[in-house]
Amino acid sequence: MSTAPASAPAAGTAPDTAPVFSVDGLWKVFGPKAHRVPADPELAALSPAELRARTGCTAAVRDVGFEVRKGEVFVVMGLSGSGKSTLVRCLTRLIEPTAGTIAIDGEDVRAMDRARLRDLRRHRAAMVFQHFGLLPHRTVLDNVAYGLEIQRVGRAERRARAAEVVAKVGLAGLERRRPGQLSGGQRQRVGLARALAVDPEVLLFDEPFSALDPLIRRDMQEEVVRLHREEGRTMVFITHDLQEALKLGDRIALMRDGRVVQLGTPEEIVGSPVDDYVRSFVQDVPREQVMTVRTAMRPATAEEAGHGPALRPGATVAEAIEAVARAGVPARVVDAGRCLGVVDADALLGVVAGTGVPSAAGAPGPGGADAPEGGPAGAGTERPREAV
Ligand SMILES: Nc1ncnc2c1ncn2[C@@H]1O[C@H](COP(=O)(O)OP(=O)(O)OP(=O)(O)O)[C@@H](O)[C@H]1O
Repeated sequence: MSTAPASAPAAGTAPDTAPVFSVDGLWKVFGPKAHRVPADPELAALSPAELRARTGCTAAVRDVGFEVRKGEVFVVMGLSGSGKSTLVRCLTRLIEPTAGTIAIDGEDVRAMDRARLRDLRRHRAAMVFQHFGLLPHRTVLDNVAYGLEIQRVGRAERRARAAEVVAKVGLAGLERRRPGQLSGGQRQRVGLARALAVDPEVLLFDEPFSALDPLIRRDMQEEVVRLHREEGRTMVFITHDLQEALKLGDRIALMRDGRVVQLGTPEEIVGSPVDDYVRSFVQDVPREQVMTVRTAMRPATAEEAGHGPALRPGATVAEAIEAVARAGVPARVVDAGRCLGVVDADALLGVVAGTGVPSAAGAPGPGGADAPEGGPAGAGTERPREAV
């Protein structure tokens, strides 16, 4: 997400860090003799309906592979029944996978014994559920401290740590309330604080905000963006909401019938859908708010490289349209003082219309060699999620 440094890799390439989770050839089949399904190519190739008719089995996750990189927000998105929850529960074996490999920091999750699994779920990959299961007779502070209590952290230390996290999620002053005295959004924050208190390496969110009304939901999304920006914690986030996925995700795995049909950045999914299913999924997304100027960029002429408004490479097409409309000349895309290329009105319109950019889309131009940055913008490469 937005912790990317100024020299962030181009859209589509994952940051060059070690994976936290590595998943390969993962299957989860529910039903009788589930193991034979991944093992038998003929059964494995059946459609969900055929498989059910032939075997009575449901393949909730089918031959899925991906990596979750350290510090990224990895979103698992798909319609109801596509396999999102099953997939994420398999990561910590809350659901036992049928076949495939899962590693966390290189350690084989499927080989873990009970004690190691407990440690995994408590310390390394904590789950934040939609219904947080807060303890009604405990105060906010004690609910947040609960996870630490299970870990046998001493009372003084856990209360101090809980108070710190309660403040971090914006609940300072409400420590002594009980869950029944809180709004839905505040309860959600207590649940989030409880997961954060144990300081896990990865937070796994299972549709945590889907029951909230839209305004509170947006608040909570911004809370997650803020927490991520401040802490850089790795997050896996399940949602069926495309807007939420685009807003929060560094990368999105789009699931259909147990398979990951496309895995990519929001820009890749919106800009280059792999098939008609993905295309129809994203067709109503305002492209200019997701696509960045990299998509519309062409080489700058020597003259263009020297003047015009400056934009950072992560600026959205919407921002570029405003800059170009104000200035009346193409805008320069500038990174660390270097002009990478320019975007003009035609190219920006092409992105909005979805007709593509006729010339040199995304190609850094030769005219961009070391031209000085003279414009007012250019700071940072954050993609403004708020715009989505
Ligand atoms: N315990 C189970 N036994 C049999 N089938 C199951 C079981 N759990 C899930 N399934 C099936 O597996 C498929 C994937 O379910 P899953 O809950 O992972 O989907 P999801 O994308 O998370 O859906 P939702 O958004 O509705 O939660 C569905 O067809 C579901 O009916």
